Amino acid sequence: MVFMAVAEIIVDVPTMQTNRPFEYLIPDSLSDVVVPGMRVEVPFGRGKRKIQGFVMQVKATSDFQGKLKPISRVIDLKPVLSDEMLQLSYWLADRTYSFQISCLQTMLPSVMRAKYKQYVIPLDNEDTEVQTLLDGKETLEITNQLDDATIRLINKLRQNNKIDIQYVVENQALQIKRQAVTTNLNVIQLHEAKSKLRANAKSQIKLLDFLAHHLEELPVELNVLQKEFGISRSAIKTAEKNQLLQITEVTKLRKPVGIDPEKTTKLKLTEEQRVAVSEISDAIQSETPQTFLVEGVTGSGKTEVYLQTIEKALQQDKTALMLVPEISLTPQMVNRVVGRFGNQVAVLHSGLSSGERYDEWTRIENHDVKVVVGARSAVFAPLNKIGLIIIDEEHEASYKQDDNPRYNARDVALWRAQMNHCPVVLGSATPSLESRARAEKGVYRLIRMKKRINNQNLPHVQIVDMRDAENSATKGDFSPALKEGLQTTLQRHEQAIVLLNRRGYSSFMMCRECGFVLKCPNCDVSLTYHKDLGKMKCHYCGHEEPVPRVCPNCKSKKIGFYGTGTQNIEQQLNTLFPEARVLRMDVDTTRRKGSHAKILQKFGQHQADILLGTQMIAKGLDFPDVTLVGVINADTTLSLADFRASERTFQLLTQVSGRAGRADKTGHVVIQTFNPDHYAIKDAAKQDYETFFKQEMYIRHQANYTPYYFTTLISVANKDEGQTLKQSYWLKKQLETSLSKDAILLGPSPTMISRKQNKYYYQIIVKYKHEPQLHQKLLEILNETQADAKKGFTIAIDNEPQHID
Ligand SMILES: Nc1ncnc2c1ncn2[C@@H]1O[C@H](COP(=O)(O)OP(=O)(O)OP(=O)(O)O)[C@@H](O)[C@H]1O
Ligand SMILES: [Zn+2]
Ligand SMILES: [Zn+2]
Repeated sequence: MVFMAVAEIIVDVPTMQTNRPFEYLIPDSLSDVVVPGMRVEVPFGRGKRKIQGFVMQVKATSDFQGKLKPISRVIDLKPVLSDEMLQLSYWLADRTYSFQISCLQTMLPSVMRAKYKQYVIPLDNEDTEVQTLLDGKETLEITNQLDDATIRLINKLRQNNKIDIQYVVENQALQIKRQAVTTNLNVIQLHEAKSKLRANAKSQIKLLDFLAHHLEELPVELNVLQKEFGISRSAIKTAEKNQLLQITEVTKLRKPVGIDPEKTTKLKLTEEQRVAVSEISDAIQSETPQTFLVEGVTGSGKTEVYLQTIEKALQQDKTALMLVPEISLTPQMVNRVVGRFGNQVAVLHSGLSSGERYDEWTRIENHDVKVVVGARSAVFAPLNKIGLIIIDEEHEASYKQDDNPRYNARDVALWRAQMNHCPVVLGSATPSLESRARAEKGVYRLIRMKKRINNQNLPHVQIVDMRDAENSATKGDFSPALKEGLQTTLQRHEQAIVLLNRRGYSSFMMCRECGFVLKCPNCDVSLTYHKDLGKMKCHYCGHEEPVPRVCPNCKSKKIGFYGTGTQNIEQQLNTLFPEARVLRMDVDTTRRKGSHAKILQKFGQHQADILLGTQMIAKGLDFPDVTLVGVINADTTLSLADFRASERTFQLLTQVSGRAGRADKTGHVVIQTFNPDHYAIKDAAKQDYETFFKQEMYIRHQANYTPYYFTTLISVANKDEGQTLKQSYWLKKQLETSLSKDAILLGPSPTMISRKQNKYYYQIIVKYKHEPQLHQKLLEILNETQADAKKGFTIAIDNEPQHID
């Protein structure tokens, strides 16, 4: 019998026609090398074109009648995606209307899509075959020059754990050689050396202490020692002279060294926490893929519930995945997890360079870590045997990716939980309506935590009506009530958080004579003033121009800034309270890597009295000295052109109010608004989620919105506005023929920003309850419009969109 192994491969040609596996022959020379999850190079189409592909499956025979082409070569010598991930890609592509290849790529760290080299790293230097392979060298670069026999040998040795394969990114800082410090001494010797020093040799003592505490992380880069730990170069030189340490060169860093968080131990649980931990633990133990919705008021101690259930999973010899919104990936949150589980934790956040990210990914893949904490894309972490998945602040829109593939990490988590037979915990003080409604129906198990830790009261909230004359905007943005509150807080040496609720723009220019607004010539959005650049800038395409002195439209000099920016509020604060130390946190002050964390750290150490910021300061922060929260303009989110406007407003106000009075001092909140009677504002003031939920559900029911209806958003983009409209109407007609009478079709309408980067955008919204044809129809439409993509058309389908604008 002729053995003719065949591989099913998803090729890297993102079109509708190629969105299915293609069969290729596995040449004899690669017969036991090619396995699912590996990337290979294959010939594609006519001509000599070679492209990348993912091996999805390997089988013994093929039904294909024609002649199959053989795989040209393997790109990876070990699978980069597990079977679980390969399966996930089918589901994900289907659910998000994306090409499967995009889904597969999304699951890998970006580095693996960039240029990199692969090296053989010997694990067993005694092995004769390893010695032959390396031929006296330290490592062997894997290139496409290697013959098949060598590739097979490499593969065999890898499977027997004699060697490993490492990816090294080209053009990464990682490869730059850096000076680093290490030592031959052990802890005891370091302590002995320290005891021999004179008491005034402070910097030497500090250095030896550092070494003793960080032995496992050595070598540590010289400049990290200097910058992060304040150890001088001369101290290092002296110690080197005395042979207490050695200076070496490192090419690749181990885990990025930070200041070690303090080790924490289990807290004694409150009764509400105990119930939550016990229910979730039972599900972990019994491997039940149950979803829990932990609805706990702000400051009820949800984090401790997460930590103790993670511990439970680890005790069961399983792993745990914890997702948090990117913006909450502050040292505070990370420290809480790392403080409890130490180096068993990998952290994936955008602050890492792509190389560091890859390192963390590798640690997960090698089973060096048991807990992964990360933002949205961490949901694809290559963890094995997951025992628990946690999604903190589950209501956050940022769990949904805005670009292709438009996935919601919450849905992916639920899918993985089914595969891994493990529970999912969704936690929030303000759950999304969708999740809370599912709990109502019994699909999710609802666990409520109604009390704050130590039975601390929820903060007292005062709503200030900005329509009253005494609060008139002519007197500035601070009402007498808020000014008074700030005054008292400062006198008591406590801290305040001031929220400026913005829609994304800071200050734009408007002519008070003719109403002209300065806009981007490409994008149809207002240009924003950037003080540091002294220029007007577009937030979409980056276009910039000088600040106009006269109105380009009517030549009047009465053109000026409109809308309040954080810088403006900061100036007002400085004038009102000259003695107060104000920290400002917005896009401008957090542009540099790590600055976000630094500002919070400073505020946490009470080196400032007032933290002023945009939405990014609203959630997750836990500072015991904060007793006042002020909201300058509660209404901005309320006027969003989005059916979730009330929900977003309620969430924002409840979350930010929840920052006040979390420890032993009582909190106070001042909310300034032009809509003091709106239920979203009134319920937020009482931190009353349940009442808000009932009211909002009623309104959603009346208006046929989520969670009573499913929503799909289809947008059409083209450089020619007329064509965009034509295409949109064609699309609508197509949909109409396949939908039942119960479905609701809205649009086509221009999006809020109808022109971005010289393209026009129109959208159609489908609201429906049960439309078995819709999915297939949308796939067909995608298929048909594919050909038009070349003419500049693009169609995007967003299942359950988080923003409609
Ligand atoms: N059992 C406990 N005993 C003592 N202190 C606790 C306990 N559980 C939690 N805490 C403390 O209570 C504070 C609030 O807890 P945590 O930050 O987890 O609240 P949360 O529910 O996540 O709130 P939010 O939704 O506002 O972020 C923290 O400082 C935490 O250390
Ligand atoms: Zn622009
Ligand atoms: Zn004008």
